[in-house]
Amino acid sequence: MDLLLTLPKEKNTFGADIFRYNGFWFPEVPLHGMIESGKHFQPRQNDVFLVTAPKSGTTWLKGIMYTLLNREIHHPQDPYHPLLTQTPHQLVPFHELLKRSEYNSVSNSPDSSSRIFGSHMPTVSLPKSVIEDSESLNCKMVYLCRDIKDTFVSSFHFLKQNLEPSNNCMENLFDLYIRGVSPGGPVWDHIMGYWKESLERPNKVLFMRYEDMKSKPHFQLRRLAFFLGKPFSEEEENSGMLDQIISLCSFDNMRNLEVNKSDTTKLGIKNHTFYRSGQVGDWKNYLTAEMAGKLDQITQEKFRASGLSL
Ligand SMILES: Nc1ncnc2c1ncn2[C@@H]1O[C@H](COP(=O)(O)OS(=O)(=O)O)[C@@H](OP(=O)(O)O)[C@H]1O
Repeated sequence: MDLLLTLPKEKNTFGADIFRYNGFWFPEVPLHGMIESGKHFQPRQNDVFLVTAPKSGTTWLKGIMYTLLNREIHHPQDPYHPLLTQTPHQLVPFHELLKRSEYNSVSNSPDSSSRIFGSHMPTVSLPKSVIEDSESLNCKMVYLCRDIKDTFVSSFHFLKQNLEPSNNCMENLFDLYIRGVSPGGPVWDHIMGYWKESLERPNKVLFMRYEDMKSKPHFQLRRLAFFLGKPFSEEEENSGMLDQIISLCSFDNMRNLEVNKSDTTKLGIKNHTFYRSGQVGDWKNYLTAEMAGKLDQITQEKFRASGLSL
Protein backbone atom coordinates (compact mmCIF):
# COMPACT_ATOMS: atom_id res chain seq x y z
CA MET A 1 0.00 0.00 0.00
CA ASP A 2 1.63 3.26 -1.15
CA LEU A 3 0.38 5.41 1.70
CA LEU A 4 2.31 3.30 4.20
CA LEU A 5 5.56 4.24 2.50
CA THR A 6 4.88 7.89 3.27
CA LEU A 7 3.99 7.48 6.96
CA PRO A 8 6.35 7.88 9.92
CA LYS A 9 7.21 4.43 11.22
CA GLU A 10 9.07 2.75 14.06
CA LYS A 11 9.87 -0.81 15.04
CA ASN A 12 7.87 -2.21 17.93
CA THR A 13 9.43 -4.38 20.64
CA PHE A 14 9.24 -7.39 18.36
CA GLY A 15 10.80 -5.78 15.34
CA ALA A 16 7.55 -5.29 13.42
CA ASP A 17 6.72 -1.95 11.81
CA ILE A 18 4.22 0.36 13.44
CA PHE A 19 2.99 3.44 11.55
CA ARG A 20 1.73 6.87 12.59
CA TYR A 21 -1.44 7.95 10.88
CA ASN A 22 -3.47 11.01 11.88
CA GLY A 23 -1.35 11.27 15.03
CA PHE A 24 -1.90 7.69 16.21
CA TRP A 25 0.23 4.56 15.89
CA PHE A 26 -1.04 1.34 14.33
CA PRO A 27 0.33 -1.90 12.90
CA GLU A 28 -0.26 -2.46 9.22
CA VAL A 29 -3.34 -4.69 9.27
CA PRO A 30 -5.68 -2.53 11.39
CA LEU A 31 -4.30 0.61 9.77
CA HIS A 32 -5.20 -0.70 6.36
CA GLY A 33 -8.69 -1.60 7.64
CA MET A 34 -9.14 1.86 9.16
CA ILE A 35 -8.27 3.60 5.95
CA GLU A 36 -10.54 1.32 3.92
CA SER A 37 -13.45 1.80 6.29
CA GLY A 38 -12.95 5.55 6.17
CA LYS A 39 -13.61 5.34 2.45
CA HIS A 40 -16.22 2.64 2.19
CA PHE A 41 -18.10 2.04 5.45
CA GLN A 42 -21.80 2.85 5.32
CA PRO A 43 -23.35 3.08 8.78
CA ARG A 44 -26.86 1.80 9.33
CA GLN A 45 -29.67 2.87 11.59
CA ASN A 46 -28.83 1.99 15.23
CA ASP A 47 -25.29 0.69 14.59
CA VAL A 48 -23.30 0.58 17.83
CA PHE A 49 -19.54 0.97 18.16
CA LEU A 50 -17.68 -0.21 21.24
CA VAL A 51 -14.38 1.67 21.17
CA THR A 52 -11.38 1.13 23.41
CA ALA A 53 -7.66 1.56 23.52
CA PRO A 54 -6.22 -1.98 23.40
CA LYS A 55 -6.25 -3.90 26.69
CA SER A 56 -8.85 -1.73 28.38
CA GLY A 57 -11.48 -4.45 28.81
CA THR A 58 -12.77 -4.73 25.24
CA THR A 59 -13.40 -8.48 25.40
CA TRP A 60 -15.45 -8.11 28.56
CA LEU A 61 -17.60 -5.27 27.28
CA LYS A 62 -18.11 -6.99 23.93
CA GLY A 63 -19.64 -9.92 25.82
CA ILE A 64 -21.78 -7.65 27.96
CA MET A 65 -23.03 -5.52 25.08
CA TYR A 66 -23.86 -8.54 22.97
CA THR A 67 -25.75 -10.15 25.85
CA LEU A 68 -27.52 -6.94 26.77
CA LEU A 69 -28.72 -6.11 23.29
CA ASN A 70 -29.70 -9.68 22.43
CA ARG A 71 -31.33 -10.60 25.73
CA GLU A 72 -34.81 -10.95 24.26
CA ILE A 73 -33.61 -13.55 21.75
CA HIS A 74 -30.94 -15.21 23.89
CA HIS A 75 -31.74 -15.18 27.59
CA PRO A 76 -28.46 -14.95 29.56
CA GLN A 77 -29.26 -18.30 31.17
CA ASP A 78 -29.99 -20.01 27.87
CA PRO A 79 -27.85 -23.18 27.84
CA TYR A 80 -27.30 -22.53 24.14
CA HIS A 81 -26.33 -18.88 24.55
CA PRO A 82 -23.95 -17.88 21.71
CA LEU A 83 -21.34 -16.62 24.21
CA LEU A 84 -20.91 -20.20 25.44
CA THR A 85 -19.65 -21.40 22.08
CA GLN A 86 -18.29 -18.30 20.32
CA THR A 87 -15.73 -15.82 21.56
CA PRO A 88 -16.76 -12.21 22.20
CA HIS A 89 -14.46 -11.23 19.33
CA GLN A 90 -16.29 -13.58 16.97
CA LEU A 91 -19.67 -12.24 18.04
CA VAL A 92 -18.60 -8.59 17.99
CA PRO A 93 -15.85 -8.23 15.38
CA PHE A 94 -13.29 -5.46 15.26
CA HIS A 95 -14.41 -3.04 12.59
CA GLU A 96 -10.89 -2.37 11.31
CA LEU A 97 -10.18 -6.09 10.89
CA LEU A 98 -13.14 -6.60 8.57
CA LYS A 99 -12.85 -6.52 4.83
CA ARG A 100 -15.05 -4.14 2.92
CA SER A 101 -17.17 -7.06 1.76
CA GLU A 102 -17.72 -8.24 5.34
CA TYR A 103 -19.41 -5.19 6.93
CA ASN A 104 -22.77 -6.25 5.58
CA SER A 105 -22.55 -9.81 6.80
CA VAL A 106 -22.20 -8.82 10.47
CA SER A 107 -25.40 -9.92 12.11
CA ASN A 108 -25.17 -9.64 15.87
CA SER A 109 -28.08 -7.48 16.84
CA PRO A 110 -31.75 -8.38 17.31
CA ASP A 111 -32.64 -5.55 14.96
CA SER A 112 -31.30 -7.41 11.96
CA SER A 113 -30.44 -4.24 10.09
CA SER A 114 -28.09 -2.82 12.76
CA ARG A 115 -24.75 -4.10 13.98
CA ILE A 116 -22.40 -4.03 16.96
CA PHE A 117 -18.73 -3.41 16.11
CA GLY A 118 -15.65 -3.29 18.28
CA SER A 119 -12.93 -0.83 17.39
CA HIS A 120 -9.65 0.64 18.56
CA MET A 121 -10.02 3.61 16.20
CA PRO A 122 -9.30 7.05 17.61
CA THR A 123 -11.96 9.71 17.01
CA VAL A 124 -9.94 11.25 14.19
CA SER A 125 -10.04 8.02 12.20
CA LEU A 126 -13.70 7.16 12.61
CA PRO A 127 -15.33 6.93 9.21
CA LYS A 128 -16.76 10.37 8.41
CA SER A 129 -20.09 8.77 7.67
CA VAL A 130 -20.36 7.60 11.29
CA ILE A 131 -19.89 11.12 12.64
CA GLU A 132 -21.90 12.95 10.01
CA ASP A 133 -24.83 10.57 9.86
CA SER A 134 -24.88 9.69 13.52
CA GLU A 135 -27.80 12.00 14.35
CA SER A 136 -30.03 10.85 11.53
CA LEU A 137 -29.06 7.20 11.87
CA ASN A 138 -28.97 7.08 15.66
CA CYS A 139 -25.52 5.44 15.68
CA LYS A 140 -24.04 5.25 19.18
CA MET A 141 -20.57 4.83 20.57
CA VAL A 142 -19.56 3.33 23.89
CA TYR A 143 -16.02 4.10 24.99
CA LEU A 144 -14.30 2.06 27.70
CA CYS A 145 -11.05 3.16 29.30
CA ARG A 146 -8.90 1.76 32.08
CA ASP A 147 -6.15 2.84 34.46
CA ILE A 148 -3.19 3.32 32.17
CA LYS A 149 -0.79 1.43 34.42
CA ASP A 150 -3.00 -1.66 34.24
CA THR A 151 -3.53 -1.15 30.52
CA PHE A 152 0.22 -1.07 29.99
CA VAL A 153 0.85 -4.17 32.10
CA SER A 154 -1.95 -5.99 30.30
CA SER A 155 -0.42 -5.06 26.92
CA PHE A 156 2.96 -6.34 28.06
CA HIS A 157 1.61 -9.75 29.04
CA PHE A 158 -0.54 -10.02 25.93
CA LEU A 159 2.42 -9.40 23.65
CA LYS A 160 4.64 -11.69 25.64
CA GLN A 161 2.15 -14.55 25.58
CA ASN A 162 1.48 -14.24 21.87
CA LEU A 163 4.86 -13.32 20.48
CA GLU A 164 7.21 -15.03 22.91
CA PRO A 165 9.98 -12.43 22.87
CA SER A 166 13.40 -13.14 24.24
CA ASN A 167 13.53 -12.50 27.97
CA ASN A 168 12.39 -9.22 29.35
CA CYS A 169 10.91 -6.80 26.86
CA MET A 170 9.16 -4.65 29.45
CA GLU A 171 11.62 -1.79 29.49
CA ASN A 172 11.70 -1.47 25.75
CA LEU A 173 7.92 -1.63 25.55
CA PHE A 174 7.64 0.97 28.30
CA ASP A 175 9.92 3.42 26.47
CA LEU A 176 7.80 3.10 23.34
CA TYR A 177 4.54 3.28 25.29
CA ILE A 178 5.32 6.55 27.06
CA ARG A 179 6.28 8.06 23.71
CA GLY A 180 2.87 7.00 22.42
CA VAL A 181 4.27 4.32 20.12
CA SER A 182 1.81 1.51 20.85
CA PRO A 183 -1.21 0.25 18.90
CA GLY A 184 -3.80 3.03 19.14
CA GLY A 185 -1.30 5.19 21.05
CA PRO A 186 -0.73 7.69 22.45
CA VAL A 187 -3.27 6.07 24.74
CA TRP A 188 -3.86 9.41 26.52
CA ASP A 189 -4.89 11.13 23.28
CA HIS A 190 -7.10 8.17 22.39
CA ILE A 191 -8.97 8.49 25.67
CA MET A 192 -9.14 12.28 25.53
CA GLY A 193 -10.70 12.24 22.05
CA TYR A 194 -13.66 10.20 23.26
CA TRP A 195 -13.89 12.00 26.59
CA LYS A 196 -14.43 15.25 24.70
CA GLU A 197 -16.92 13.62 22.34
CA SER A 198 -18.86 12.25 25.31
CA LEU A 199 -19.11 15.75 26.79
CA GLU A 200 -20.15 17.32 23.51
CA ARG A 201 -22.59 14.61 22.44
CA PRO A 202 -23.64 12.73 25.57
CA ASN A 203 -26.57 11.05 23.84
CA LYS A 204 -24.22 9.63 21.19
CA VAL A 205 -21.07 8.75 23.15
CA LEU A 206 -21.07 6.99 26.51
CA PHE A 207 -17.79 7.10 28.43
CA MET A 208 -17.14 4.17 30.77
CA ARG A 209 -14.32 2.97 33.00
CA TYR A 210 -13.15 -0.60 33.62
CA GLU A 211 -12.76 0.11 37.32
CA ASP A 212 -16.38 1.31 37.60
CA MET A 213 -17.56 -1.83 35.86
CA LYS A 214 -15.71 -3.84 38.48
CA SER A 215 -16.88 -1.88 41.51
CA LYS A 216 -20.47 -1.09 40.49
CA PRO A 217 -21.47 -3.56 37.79
CA HIS A 218 -25.24 -3.22 38.30
CA PHE A 219 -25.17 0.55 38.12
CA GLN A 220 -22.95 0.52 35.01
CA LEU A 221 -25.09 -2.11 33.32
CA ARG A 222 -28.24 -0.02 33.87
CA ARG A 223 -26.41 3.04 32.55
CA LEU A 224 -25.30 1.15 29.45
CA ALA A 225 -28.72 -0.38 28.81
CA PHE A 226 -30.40 3.01 29.16
CA PHE A 227 -27.89 4.67 26.84
CA LEU A 228 -28.40 1.98 24.20
CA GLY A 229 -32.14 2.48 24.35
CA LYS A 230 -32.80 -0.89 25.99
CA PRO A 231 -33.38 -0.09 29.68
CA PHE A 232 -34.19 -2.98 31.98
CA SER A 233 -37.87 -3.43 32.68
CA GLU A 234 -39.13 -3.85 36.22
CA GLU A 235 -39.78 -7.48 35.44
CA GLU A 236 -36.19 -7.98 34.27
CA GLU A 237 -34.86 -6.20 37.33
CA ASN A 238 -36.97 -8.40 39.62
CA SER A 239 -36.09 -11.61 37.81
CA GLY A 240 -32.36 -11.20 38.43
CA MET A 241 -31.52 -10.44 34.80
CA LEU A 242 -28.66 -8.10 35.74
CA ASP A 243 -26.98 -10.69 37.93
CA GLN A 244 -27.36 -13.25 35.16
CA ILE A 245 -25.66 -11.02 32.59
CA ILE A 246 -22.88 -10.12 35.02
CA SER A 247 -22.35 -13.76 35.87
CA LEU A 248 -22.37 -14.99 32.24
CA CYS A 249 -19.77 -12.38 31.25
CA SER A 250 -17.67 -12.62 34.41
CA PHE A 251 -13.95 -13.16 34.09
CA ASP A 252 -14.05 -16.60 35.74
CA ASN A 253 -16.94 -17.83 33.64
CA MET A 254 -15.57 -16.59 30.33
CA ARG A 255 -12.04 -17.71 30.98
CA ASN A 256 -13.13 -21.26 31.73
CA LEU A 257 -15.23 -21.77 28.62
CA GLU A 258 -13.64 -24.17 26.18
CA VAL A 259 -14.08 -21.73 23.29
CA ASN A 260 -12.03 -19.13 25.14
CA LYS A 261 -9.37 -21.58 26.29
CA SER A 262 -8.46 -23.03 22.93
CA ASP A 263 -7.70 -21.95 19.41
CA THR A 264 -6.66 -18.61 17.99
CA THR A 265 -8.25 -15.60 16.30
CA LYS A 266 -8.03 -15.01 12.56
CA LEU A 267 -4.81 -13.08 13.23
CA GLY A 268 -3.31 -15.98 15.14
CA ILE A 269 -3.80 -14.51 18.63
CA LYS A 270 -4.30 -17.20 21.26
CA ASN A 271 -7.85 -16.87 22.58
CA HIS A 272 -6.84 -17.62 26.16
CA THR A 273 -4.55 -14.56 26.19
CA PHE A 274 -7.58 -12.24 26.25
CA TYR A 275 -8.06 -13.47 29.85
CA ARG A 276 -5.18 -13.05 32.24
CA SER A 277 -5.80 -11.67 35.74
CA GLY A 278 -8.83 -9.43 35.23
CA GLN A 279 -7.90 -7.38 38.29
CA VAL A 280 -7.79 -3.71 39.12
CA GLY A 281 -4.33 -2.66 40.30
CA ASP A 282 -2.34 -5.65 39.06
CA TRP A 283 0.27 -3.13 37.88
CA LYS A 284 1.59 -3.12 41.46
CA ASN A 285 2.99 -6.59 40.82
CA TYR A 286 4.97 -5.55 37.77
CA LEU A 287 5.87 -1.86 37.61
CA THR A 288 8.67 -0.21 39.52
CA ALA A 289 7.73 2.90 41.52
CA GLU A 290 9.56 4.91 38.91
CA MET A 291 7.58 3.47 36.00
CA ALA A 292 4.26 3.90 37.80
CA GLY A 293 5.21 7.46 38.72
CA LYS A 294 6.08 8.26 35.12
CA LEU A 295 2.77 6.96 33.78
CA ASP A 296 0.85 8.86 36.48
CA GLN A 297 2.76 12.02 35.72
CA ILE A 298 1.95 11.87 32.00
CA THR A 299 -1.68 11.08 32.79
CA GLN A 300 -1.98 14.08 35.08
CA GLU A 301 -0.31 16.38 32.58
CA LYS A 302 -2.39 15.20 29.64
CA PHE A 303 -5.72 15.24 31.46
CA ARG A 304 -5.19 18.40 33.45
CA ALA A 305 -7.99 20.89 32.86
CA SER A 306 -10.11 18.30 31.08
CA GLY A 307 -12.09 17.27 34.15
CA LEU A 308 -11.11 13.66 33.49
CA SER A 309 -9.31 11.61 36.10
CA LEU A 310 -8.25 8.00 35.80
N1 LIG B 1 -14.80 -10.82 31.78
C1 LIG B 1 -13.78 -10.03 32.12
N2 LIG B 1 -13.83 -9.32 33.27
C2 LIG B 1 -12.80 -8.53 33.63
N3 LIG B 1 -11.66 -8.38 32.91
C3 LIG B 1 -11.58 -9.07 31.77
C4 LIG B 1 -12.62 -9.91 31.31
N4 LIG B 1 -12.23 -10.45 30.14
C5 LIG B 1 -11.00 -10.00 29.86
N5 LIG B 1 -10.61 -9.15 30.85
C6 LIG B 1 -9.32 -8.47 30.96
O1 LIG B 1 -9.24 -7.43 29.98
C7 LIG B 1 -7.88 -7.32 29.54
C8 LIG B 1 -7.83 -7.58 28.04
O2 LIG B 1 -8.17 -6.36 27.43
P1 LIG B 1 -8.98 -6.28 26.08
O3 LIG B 1 -10.09 -7.23 26.12
O4 LIG B 1 -9.29 -4.84 25.89
O5 LIG B 1 -7.92 -6.75 25.00
S1 LIG B 1 -8.02 -6.42 23.44
O6 LIG B 1 -7.81 -4.97 23.28
O7 LIG B 1 -9.32 -6.86 22.94
O8 LIG B 1 -6.90 -7.19 22.85
C9 LIG B 1 -7.08 -8.36 30.31
O9 LIG B 1 -6.63 -7.68 31.46
P2 LIG B 1 -5.39 -8.19 32.34
O10 LIG B 1 -5.87 -9.39 33.06
O11 LIG B 1 -5.10 -7.06 33.28
O12 LIG B 1 -4.27 -8.46 31.41
C10 LIG B 1 -8.16 -9.37 30.62
O13 LIG B 1 -7.85 -10.24 31.67
